Amino acid sequence: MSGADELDEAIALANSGRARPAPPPAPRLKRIRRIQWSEHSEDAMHPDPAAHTDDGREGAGGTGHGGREDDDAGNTGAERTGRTDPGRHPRDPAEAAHEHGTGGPPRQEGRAHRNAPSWYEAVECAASAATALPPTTLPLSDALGHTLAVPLRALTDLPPFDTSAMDGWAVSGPGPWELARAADGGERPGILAGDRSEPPQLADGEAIRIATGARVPPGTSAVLRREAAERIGAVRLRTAAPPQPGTDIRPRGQECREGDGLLPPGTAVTPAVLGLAAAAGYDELEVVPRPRVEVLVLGDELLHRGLPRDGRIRDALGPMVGPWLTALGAEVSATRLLGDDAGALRARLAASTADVVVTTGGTASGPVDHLQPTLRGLDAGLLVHGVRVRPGHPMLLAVLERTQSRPRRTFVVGLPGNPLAALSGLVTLAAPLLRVLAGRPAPEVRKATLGAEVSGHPRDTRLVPVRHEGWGVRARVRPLRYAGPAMLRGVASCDALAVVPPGGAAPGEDVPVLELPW
Ligand SMILES: Nc1nc2c(c(=O)[nH]1)N[C@H]1C(S)=C(S)[C@@H](COP(=O)(O)OP(=O)(O)OC[C@H]3O[C@@H](n4cnc5c(N)ncnc54)[C@H](O)[C@@H]3O)O[C@H]1N2
Ligand code: MOO
Repeated sequence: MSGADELDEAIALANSGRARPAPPPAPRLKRIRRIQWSEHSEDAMHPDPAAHTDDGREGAGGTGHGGREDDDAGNTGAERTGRTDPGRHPRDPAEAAHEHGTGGPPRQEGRAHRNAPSWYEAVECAASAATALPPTTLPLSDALGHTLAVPLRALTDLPPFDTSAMDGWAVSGPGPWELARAADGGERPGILAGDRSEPPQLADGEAIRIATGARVPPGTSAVLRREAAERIGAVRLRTAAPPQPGTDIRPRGQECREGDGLLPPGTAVTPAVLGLAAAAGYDELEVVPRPRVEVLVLGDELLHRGLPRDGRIRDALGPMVGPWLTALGAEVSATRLLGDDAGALRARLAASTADVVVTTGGTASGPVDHLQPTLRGLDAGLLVHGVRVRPGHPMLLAVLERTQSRPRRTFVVGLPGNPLAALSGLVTLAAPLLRVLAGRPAPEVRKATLGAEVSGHPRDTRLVPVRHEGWGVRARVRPLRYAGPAMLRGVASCDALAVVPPGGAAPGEDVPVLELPW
């Protein structure tokens, strides 16, 4: 069922006074079971130890699909082995990186990574880990960006009275017309929008001046536009084209009747929803609030000002992740820079009362990757660690249970440190989790036609930055260059991520695309 059909159905149900049926239960997934820390293995994060040489490059090259997606851009199998794949002429190292799948034999993978959830399972797992936050009532002025917790029902008819749609004359009968008279015999003053006094009864053959938005007097058969009316002397009016009955009158209840369902629960409160709610008589709305999110940026190598120097780089995730989360519907309370300080990480996680803590970096098992041991030390429930997706496979989802000082559960989303891997973690784990916490339904998955071949990982899904192109009715997307996991140029110009199945996708093939909300 399309989104539009669902909305129609939901509104029809709301109008019928019946409750919306509960959505079908999500399929039970084995991954929603918590991972026992005792069964958790570094293997999940190190899917292919053999493929990493100690200088960080890929292992032996080879033919066919099977290259890594997770190594540094520029190190394609073809470049490293001195081969080029006939029919492929990468334009630059970054494009070559994008074409990773051209080199390397199928690799042995760690058992734990093979057992890691697929990308789709990880999305489902994140969505089924949470339930909507408790609703709250907010004044209209504070409700933007939250989600309707209950159907928006009209508190009044709209329009609330028969309304003139034009500036001109309220007329009764086919015309010509006499101008309505005041008690003193002069022309009666016209009716303005917002006039508090009841408009006078119009007799057959009478006309009275009226403004757009004014209440139409009883007895009016039509509104004659000012530009179509011709005065005959001081007291009469005629027209060359007599209006049909009802012309330019907006009848009471034309848009809705009091009690009609206007929008279903789960609707995001946009500026237009605020306008509709105000028109329909609301001063406040019952909403599911935006989930409160705290961002913790990990890594001693990060500089926050100036040029990269002395082996250190600028923090690219601190400036991005908060705004990305805001665009995904979160209320970001703070972005904190913690370095690689295990004690500070533990203290922040233990003290946080946010609905979600999003960390960047430190998801793997390097010497200063403190996230896993810290979560373990805090007795967090581990829901996902390792997903069969490239980039971003070390992403993590955990939950810290309620305590005396923590009124609700806090979810922890661990984004890998490479920027594109972090985006992958955001769309895979953070976005579905935030949607469910915010009381929003699953988005409609759209497909688009690939404008070029995208090589695949042998077993994992790839998320590939793409840009929509052309004006055709069919959505068509072009894979972007500079899309290596550690790169930002492709991400900065993409408007969606293509979900490329294991094995890759050919030009002209339709693949699901995740539209990005920025
Ligand atoms: N032995 C293995 N090592 C790694 C594997 C593996 O399978 N075996 N996977 C690699 C992949 S893929 C990724 S992704 C990273 C994930 O590691 P972490 O999440 O622990 O991230 P870090 O090690 O902290 O950083 C990775 C990379 O990203 C840079 N980074 C981190 N934070 C930022 C930031 N805020 N702004 C810009 N860049 C950032 C960091 O300097 C590193 O270069 O693990 C690989 N290793
Ligand atoms: O390539 Mo890593 O998978 O950047 O996440």
